[in-house]
Amino acid sequence: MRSYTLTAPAKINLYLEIIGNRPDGYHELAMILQSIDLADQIEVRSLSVDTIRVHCNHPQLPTDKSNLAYRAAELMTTQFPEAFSKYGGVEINVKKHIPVAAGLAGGSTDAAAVLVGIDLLWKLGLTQSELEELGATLGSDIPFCVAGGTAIATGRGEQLSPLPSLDHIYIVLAKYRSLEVSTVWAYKTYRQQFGSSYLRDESLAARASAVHSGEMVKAILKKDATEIAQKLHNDLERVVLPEYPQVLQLRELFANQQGVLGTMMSGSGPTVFALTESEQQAQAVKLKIREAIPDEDLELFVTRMTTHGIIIRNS
Ligand SMILES: C[C@@](CO)(OP(=O)(O)O)[C@H](O)COP(=O)(O)OP(=O)(O)OC[C@H]1O[C@@H](n2ccc(N)nc2=O)[C@H](O)[C@@H]1O
Ligand SMILES: Nc1ncnc2c1ncn2[C@@H]1O[C@H](COP(=O)(O)OP(=O)(O)O)[C@@H](O)[C@H]1O
Repeated sequence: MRSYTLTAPAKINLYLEIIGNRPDGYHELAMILQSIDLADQIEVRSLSVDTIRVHCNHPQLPTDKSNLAYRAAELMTTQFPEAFSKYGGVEINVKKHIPVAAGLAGGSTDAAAVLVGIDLLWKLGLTQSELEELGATLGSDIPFCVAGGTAIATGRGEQLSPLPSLDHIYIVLAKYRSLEVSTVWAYKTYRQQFGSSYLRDESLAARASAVHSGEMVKAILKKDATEIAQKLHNDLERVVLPEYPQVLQLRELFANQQGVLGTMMSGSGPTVFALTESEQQAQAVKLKIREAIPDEDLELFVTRMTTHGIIIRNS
């Protein structure tokens, strides 16, 4: 096969708890991650020359080594040099639909799709856990993007335990185009402001977390949308909301809409999402938000939870 087209879904964080600092500078997390139907499209194609080329329809995104899709391809060339010399280089086309630097793992899911695509192009036959392990070397959220669905993520976010999939809950997403929040800044600021309140004893910390995220797990096992919405949690809101009043405003606006079961910022933001029972309710909420904020800089999407990670569309 000379080319593959893949669908790469975004994620939201239904739960994000920061347990403590890690010696490697990262943070120990307890998260529940959820794939959503909003997705980028990635095409990977064999090249006759030994090079990596990335094309992207998003004018602000680089196509060099700083693009995560490029870095994923480069990782494959260093991990599998024999296949690289046998099959040649790779051309990657990234069609962005997921807002950039939004807390929706857009770059991570593109990278996951490139790993899956090159595995197919080069007939490597890697298992899902091998692909997840490769992904973890590039970014903490990439293993989840490979797996998709609904999962508990611990460690720095790369250790996954799958949960029964959800797909019946609708979502409204809101993000200001011009607003970006740096993930590094969010974690660093959290550490500076709340670091001293971390639980010191690691086993205690793990137990305390299990109690809190456990409530969300119970709600997910029941597939109860109302209960899931009540248990939404994100520690990073504690630093992002006070610094970004527009995000706080969206959060409050969503909370006051009829039909909204619950609302939360996703990841390090600035996207805010709201959960609803039906598509009709989600569309009505989107309309109300648009009426309240006619600013074209505000992007609004209606989407839903989905059960899958990377999908291979054609070859
Ligand atoms: C906040 C979250 C929540 O899902 O998502 P996004 O908002 O990026 O979507 C993730 O933890 C982001 O994951 P990802 O974007 O893959 O992070 P990485 O590339 O591994 O790390 C970027 C930076 O975030 C910080 N970081 C990340 C993960 C972690 N457990 N502790 C950290 O302190 C570190 O400063 C690191 O240098
Ligand atoms: N393929 C890509 N898609 C989106 N962002 C990318 C990509 N490659 C690199 N980036 C960079 O990664 C950073 C984080 O973007 P993104 O992955 O969309 O957000 P987040 O980590 O908040 O979920 C941005 O600064 C962006 O420039």
